Amino acid sequence: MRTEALALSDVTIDLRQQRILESIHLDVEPGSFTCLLGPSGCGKTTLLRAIAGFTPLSRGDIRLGSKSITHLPPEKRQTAMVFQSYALWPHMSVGDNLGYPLKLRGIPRPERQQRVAEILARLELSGFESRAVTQLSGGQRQRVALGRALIIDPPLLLLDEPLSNLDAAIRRSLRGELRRLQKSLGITTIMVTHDQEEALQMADQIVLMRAGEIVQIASPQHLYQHPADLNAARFLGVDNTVTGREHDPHSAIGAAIFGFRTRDALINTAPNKAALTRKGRVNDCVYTGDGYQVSLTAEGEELCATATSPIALGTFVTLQVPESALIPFGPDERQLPPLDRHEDIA
Ligand SMILES: Nc1ncnc2c1ncn2[C@@H]1O[C@H](COP(=O)(O)OP(=O)(O)OP(=O)(O)O)[C@@H](O)[C@H]1O
Repeated sequence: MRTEALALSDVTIDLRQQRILESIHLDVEPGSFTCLLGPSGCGKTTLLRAIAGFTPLSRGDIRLGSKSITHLPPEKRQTAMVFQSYALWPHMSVGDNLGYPLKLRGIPRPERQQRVAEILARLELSGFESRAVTQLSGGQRQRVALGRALIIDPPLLLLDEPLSNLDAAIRRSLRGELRRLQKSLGITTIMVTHDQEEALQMADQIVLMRAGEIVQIASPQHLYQHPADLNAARFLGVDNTVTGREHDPHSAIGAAIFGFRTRDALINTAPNKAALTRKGRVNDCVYTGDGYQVSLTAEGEELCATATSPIALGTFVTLQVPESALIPFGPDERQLPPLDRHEDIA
């Protein structure tokens, strides 16, 4: 399998006189898995289509390995794309669907058969060759679609929400399968998703997008712990914000706002001087399976926390969030650098 780096510089796209993507710069390491993540309409699919060659650039350059592919038509880029809707040919068998791209390239039947058998084995679909695609489950169809993309040995695999049509259990198992396959082939892969959990589980690097621009490029761990701004944090499940007060942790560096996740905010735990602490009255308490989610009003702010046992409405409680789970933001709603980097900005 060939594998190539991808580099986008100043990629800008206007469609119908509207700016859809603004000056996108992105480097993708050979053999890595990159997720384009962001809310609906932020331009993820447009960016993927631009890389595949279906949407022309208004400005900028796309390089695959050492070559610019900006002006190449899709079929000359040799990238392979898999869509949300499997786009298989319903009148063909699994084997014929897989072999079709090879047939188009004039590869003789014996070699085609061998490569189809190899890819079926990789996808754990051996024995399905003559099955009609209409007799496959959604997950199996998507594996065939993936196989059909990979059979031409492309240097770059582009995936447009490939798992979003599948039900939750299949989606979870296919995530792992797809990632293992990608790693074993070492193919440079870019996947569009609006599902943060999917991106966090699968990606080497996540490109967080908003309104046609890149907000942040980071590893899953970094993005989760250090989202660039409050809006990015909210997209990554930071569902609480409080105004910073004088004696809060991080206050020395001037945090105007703290963000934290409900699961990190605990009710009535042993006092911890290093934690952010708020006191308030319980408005609601619901069972979540893992415990109880408690809503409270604390010093005029609505907050959500976790408790191990039910708490009666109206009870006065103490909420604590350990310092390690706090995300500090400045007055401009941009994240303040992590504590271990304060000396860098002093
Ligand atoms: N052919 C087109 N002509 C004009 N505008 C378009 C065209 N295609 C997409 N857009 C607009 O570009 C913006 C980005 O669309 P795009 O499909 O890339 O977003 P997305 O992040 O992939 O969204 P989703 O997750 O909903 O698929 C949207 O505002 C969309 O309406």
